[in-house]
Amino acid sequence: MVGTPINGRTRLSFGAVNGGHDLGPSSAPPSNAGSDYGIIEFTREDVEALLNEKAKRKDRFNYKERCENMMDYIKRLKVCIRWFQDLEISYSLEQEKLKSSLELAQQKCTEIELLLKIKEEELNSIIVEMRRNCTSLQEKLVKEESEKTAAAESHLKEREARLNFERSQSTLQEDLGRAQRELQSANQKISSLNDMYKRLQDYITSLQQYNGKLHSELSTVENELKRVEKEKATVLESLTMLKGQLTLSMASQEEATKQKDALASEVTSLRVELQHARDDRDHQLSQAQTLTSELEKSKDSTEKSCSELNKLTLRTNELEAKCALQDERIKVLQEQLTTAEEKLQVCDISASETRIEYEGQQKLVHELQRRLADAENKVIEGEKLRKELHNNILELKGNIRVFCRVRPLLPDEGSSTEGKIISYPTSMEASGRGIELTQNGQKHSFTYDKVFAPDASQEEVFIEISQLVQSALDGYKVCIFAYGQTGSGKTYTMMGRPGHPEEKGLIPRSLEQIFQTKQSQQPQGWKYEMQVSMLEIYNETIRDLLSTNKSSSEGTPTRVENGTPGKQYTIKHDANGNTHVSDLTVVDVQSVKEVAFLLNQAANSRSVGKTQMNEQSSRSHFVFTLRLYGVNEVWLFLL
Ligand SMILES: Nc1ncnc2c1ncn2[C@@H]1O[C@H](COP(=O)(O)OP(=O)(O)OP(=O)(O)O)[C@@H](O)[C@H]1O
Repeated sequence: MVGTPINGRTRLSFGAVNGGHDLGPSSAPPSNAGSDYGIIEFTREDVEALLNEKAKRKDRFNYKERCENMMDYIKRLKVCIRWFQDLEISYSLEQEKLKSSLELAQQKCTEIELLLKIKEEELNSIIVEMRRNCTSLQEKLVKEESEKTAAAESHLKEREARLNFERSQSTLQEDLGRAQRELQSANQKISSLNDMYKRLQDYITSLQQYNGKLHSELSTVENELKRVEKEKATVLESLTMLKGQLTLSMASQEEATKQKDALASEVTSLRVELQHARDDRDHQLSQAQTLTSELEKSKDSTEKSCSELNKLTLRTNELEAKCALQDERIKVLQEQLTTAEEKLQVCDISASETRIEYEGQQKLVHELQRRLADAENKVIEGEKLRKELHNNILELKGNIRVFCRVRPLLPDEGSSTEGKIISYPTSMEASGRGIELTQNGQKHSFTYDKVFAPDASQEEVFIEISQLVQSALDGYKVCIFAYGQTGSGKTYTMMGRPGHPEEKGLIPRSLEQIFQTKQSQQPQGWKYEMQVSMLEIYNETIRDLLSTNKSSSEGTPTRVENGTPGKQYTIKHDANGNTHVSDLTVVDVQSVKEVAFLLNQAANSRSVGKTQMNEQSSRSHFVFTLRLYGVNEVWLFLL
């Protein structure tokens, strides 16, 4: 067996070599160390010390002591391996736990992330909604405020207009009052003028009466004059005497005329005055009429202004009501805004809490990942150590080990042993390792790494081999071959008895172990690729047993140069110590079934014939090669 690094190539070969020689004794010690050490803790230094421990050689030829030392060493190694296996189990348990807790945490984290995302989306939608509301509210507010300011401005304008109007109304009222007062004074004047007119008319009437009286007096005077003239005539005679009387009468007449003229002029002046008074009255009346019309106009305009004022007051009241409503609406909107902001704050708080929780979970996940990485590193280290220890044990057991298996007598052989007696030593030292053959009274003793008695089962033989299979999985090259004379049981040991699954041989059992390990190590990141090739060496010639160009006939031993006629197979060794047979058919395999099928195919292709010792003798050397390519992607990632 040759060691190779991890993740490299490894090869497990099984061979069956025909030959007629027995093997000599082996130098490897027995491997039956017990667990006398109980539970002991090892440190890396202890393990290294144990591995580097050199055998104390007081007496080089004291094999017993050396053997005891070796046994003790093996015991300690076994304890160490058991400790290591426990450690490995605990590591893998811890790894499983950590993985499950990591998965849980990751699930939780994902759930929290999802929740957070949903919440964030909800919050974002709420925030967007709120913001939209807020903007619409602010827009509304701005609009309302602008409307309010416009309303206030219009209100102010209306108030100013009202004030102006009130002012103009008061001036108009003042004017009206003044006009009314003037009208009153004009009325008073008119009434006084009327009184004066009446008085003047009375005066005129009295003057006319007086004039009439004067006229009547004048007529009486004239009548008197006539009577006087008659008297003149009568009194002509008494003219002289009456002349004085006449002059007097004339003077009184002149005086009366004068009086009449004065009265006439007075009447004229009175008439002029009356005319003036009439004109004045007309003027006053026209003034009063204009004032009345103005008053009516101003009354109309006052009414109009009053109605406008009423309208404006109504409008103002409406606007004030609207303003009050808008104020209330603004208050409600502000309250809504405050509650929305409070909600937003609560949402922010819950979002920050969730974020803190998420960060905590992430920290936990990181911590778990770190611990997992630590554990995985420990597992890698442990795995390396286990491989080292395993290899050490195998080295201690012997890199080359030879087992002896005695097959039972076959039914057709009866009890004939041709004078040979096989016995097994009973001494502790050689127990299970020694065999004694007595022939013709001569005793021959042989020692092997292990001797399997005829009743040893295939399972028992495989237990010894399984450690080598593990080595192949660990990356070491392993070769197992059966050697013995014809009919000694090589094919039986390697392949088993066809149709008897409980008697299956080392090859199918090894393959089962390999595929089981492949399966069990898959969760730890191990990936194995397997390739199978099978050849037969018959009369120093190689035959490819998996070649599809088969030219050998089954059941008869034939001398065929190789699988394909004319094809020459050559054995090559590369720099890495790998051995290849050129042009050999190599088949990728995924399962035991596939290998079983190929084995069956190979078995049918083999050269088989009858020998004296074996009805179904193989007549050739059969080499089954399994190439394992193991890669741990997790380790590659970690390393
Ligand atoms: N341990 C065993 N128990 C029972 N039967 C056995 C055992 N070993 C061998 N046999 C039987 O002995 C016979 C011969 O064995 P086998 O064919 O394996 O020998 P061989 O070494 O392969 O012979 P050859 O070299 O001629 O091919 C077979 O019938 C096989 O079943």
